[in-house]
Amino acid sequence: MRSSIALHVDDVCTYVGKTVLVNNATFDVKAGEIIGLIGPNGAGKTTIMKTILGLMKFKGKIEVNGKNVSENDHHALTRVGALIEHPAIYPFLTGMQNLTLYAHDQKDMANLISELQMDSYINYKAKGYSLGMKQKLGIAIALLNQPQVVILDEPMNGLDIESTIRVRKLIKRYSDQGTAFLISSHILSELQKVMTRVVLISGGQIILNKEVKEFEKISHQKYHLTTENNKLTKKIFAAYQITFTENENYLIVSQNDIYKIEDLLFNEGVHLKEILPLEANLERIVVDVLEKKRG
Ligand SMILES: Nc1ncnc2c1ncn2[C@@H]1O[C@H](COP(=O)(O)OP(=O)(O)OP(=O)(O)O)[C@@H](O)[C@H]1O
Repeated sequence: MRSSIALHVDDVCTYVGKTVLVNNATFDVKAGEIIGLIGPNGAGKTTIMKTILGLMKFKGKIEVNGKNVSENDHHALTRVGALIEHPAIYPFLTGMQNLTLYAHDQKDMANLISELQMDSYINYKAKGYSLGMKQKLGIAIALLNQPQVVILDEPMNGLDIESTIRVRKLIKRYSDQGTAFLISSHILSELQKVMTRVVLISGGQIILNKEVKEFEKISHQKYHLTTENNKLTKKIFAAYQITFTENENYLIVSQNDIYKIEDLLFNEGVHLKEILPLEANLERIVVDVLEKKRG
């Protein structure tokens, strides 16, 4: 199950009229894999996702767990959760009513509400929600009913840092249970901490498809971290033997400790303001590939 192919995209070309928006896209997403679909604005990320969901005219082959997807046949998509562009939310229903429309299991729904910390507003009408609140509701809808494949288009849009961490943790937990993820972003560092493979797209073409491990073997990535209370953070690090160095307003920590640090600070109630790769090796490689392609 773990290494089985959940989503198979083979030589897919997407059209609008005679214009080709995606050209010969081929990639697989295995069960438990988290693919970061990265590319500049207008690269074709949303188009690929819509195509997989059978919402655009295409040539080639798309399979979910071995079953064919076509524009006219969406049966294969029964266990696919998705958040594309704006979340499909009914504004005059409450968040809870929106979730209830899709949920098969009350407990699963309640868990998602609590894990995404939506309890305080879930019974209000969605029309009053902020961008981040809507986004979290959209993510919850995509994760309902134990999906086998989840497709998220720019899921971190509008989310504050704590919500971003919560969403990343949820993604990690679902993937550990075998859910395959395809997540788009134009911000590489946002997905760097969670994705297992990078698929880079530019001008409608896939120009790189590589496991993140392969990049990390070459680099010993450091992260820079700012919290609302760096003094207390240093005490916590000392107590838990987390190695760090200090630099004016921020602390420098190792990538290997990131998950542990996020958990510790979260548990101790210290708010994280920023956590960013210091030496963005992967980013540098991506920029190089894009520049080479432009010639
Ligand atoms: N329905 C459509 N008709 C014509 N062109 C379209 C259509 N949908 C998308 N495009 C074009 O296809 C290209 C890819 O768009 P797409 O939305 O997939 O990019 P993206 O990578 O998701 O970008 P962003 O990061 O800005 O969201 C763009 O040049 C866009 O203008």
